[in-house]
Amino acid sequence: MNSPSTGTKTLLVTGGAGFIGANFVLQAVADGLHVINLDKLTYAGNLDTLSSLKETSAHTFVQGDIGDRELVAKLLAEHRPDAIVNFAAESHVDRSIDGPAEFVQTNVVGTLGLLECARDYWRGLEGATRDAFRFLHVSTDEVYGSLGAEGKFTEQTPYAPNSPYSASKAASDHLVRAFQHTYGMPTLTTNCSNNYGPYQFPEKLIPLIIQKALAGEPLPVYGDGKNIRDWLFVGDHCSAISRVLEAGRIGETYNVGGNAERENIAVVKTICALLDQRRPLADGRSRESLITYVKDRPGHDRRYAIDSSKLQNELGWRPSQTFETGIGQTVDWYLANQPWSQRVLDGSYRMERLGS
Ligand SMILES: NC(=O)c1ccc[n+]([C@@H]2O[C@H](COP(=O)([O-])OP(=O)(O)OC[C@H]3O[C@@H](n4cnc5c(N)ncnc54)[C@H](O)[C@@H]3O)[C@@H](O)[C@H]2O)c1
Repeated sequence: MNSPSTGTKTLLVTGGAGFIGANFVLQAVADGLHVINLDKLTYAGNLDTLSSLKETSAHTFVQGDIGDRELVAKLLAEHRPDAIVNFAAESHVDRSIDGPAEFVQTNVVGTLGLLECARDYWRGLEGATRDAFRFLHVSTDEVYGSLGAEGKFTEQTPYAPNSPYSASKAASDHLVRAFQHTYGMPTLTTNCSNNYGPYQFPEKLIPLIIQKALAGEPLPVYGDGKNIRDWLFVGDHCSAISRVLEAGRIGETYNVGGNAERENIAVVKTICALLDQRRPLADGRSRESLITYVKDRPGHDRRYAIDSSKLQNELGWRPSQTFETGIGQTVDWYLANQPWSQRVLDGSYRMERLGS
């Protein structure tokens, strides 16, 4: 809640040690907000990412589960946040195929627990603080399923999730919607396309390919490589979330995307070319020669493309990066932060599995 002495706003951010959450927390603290960061620290959570915040009282890290109602209620009562931003989730499609239960546990049951605590906390607020409170749920465009060659996902596109991951996110989106309709809770939902940028766990396409290409290892590409994703630089996703939090209409959902559709194979070739320029392999091989097509992911969605005109027209948000500028910055960041990537990989999910 607005601190009476400073007027600083407080956010409860969940999953703020993960890829997008950490980028958001770093930006929020830089913008002068107080952040209470609740994260379970699964394999995907990493406090190294937040080490620059160690000395600041504007960031409080709490290790815990969004589904732990006692803990969440205590944090809400103690810190009196002005808003909750829910990033916490199991987020990797391949893992959801191997083990969907964890996805239902965190993304559905965990989100439900968080929503119930948030509802009870919001009900206890009064006056302007109650009016200003928001619960923002961060979700994905994967809830809409797969597109053919034409068209884009809009906020009206019916949900048709195809993987256990997207099904669990769809369920959580529906719960958020239901809490707004049933209890009048002031919720907002964002559905974003694929993100890339600093601090992404190297199991997802872009950091995985960068890591393997740097090491001169085979670069695994699913199927024929022609699956299309719509890419957004993580900083632009974070600015969209801030904008929706600030000015989004209660109960609405906003699609977030960068208008940057690329075939997976084109993304991989772009990374190869950038790394060949910036850090050629010692034996002179071109990195494109490392591309290896592997058996496709079961039920692999063919194409995602997102129409973010509602967010752009209503709230004036614009991405600051094109795919070309964003991917260049991302490659440079991974080149400059190799120890980070190595520490993240130590003792965690094996990259070998991901290439198979
Ligand atoms: N990565 C993308 O391209 C993308 C795109 C659109 C939407 N999203 C959504 O954005 C959110 C963040 O994605 P990400 O890529 O940063 O994920 P991530 O896997 O990098 O991070 C998830 C974080 O949540 C934490 N967490 C997991 N289970 C938890 C629990 N039960 N309680 C508390 N914390 C828990 C993890 O420790 C981790 O720090 C997710 O909700 C995801 O569905 C991601």
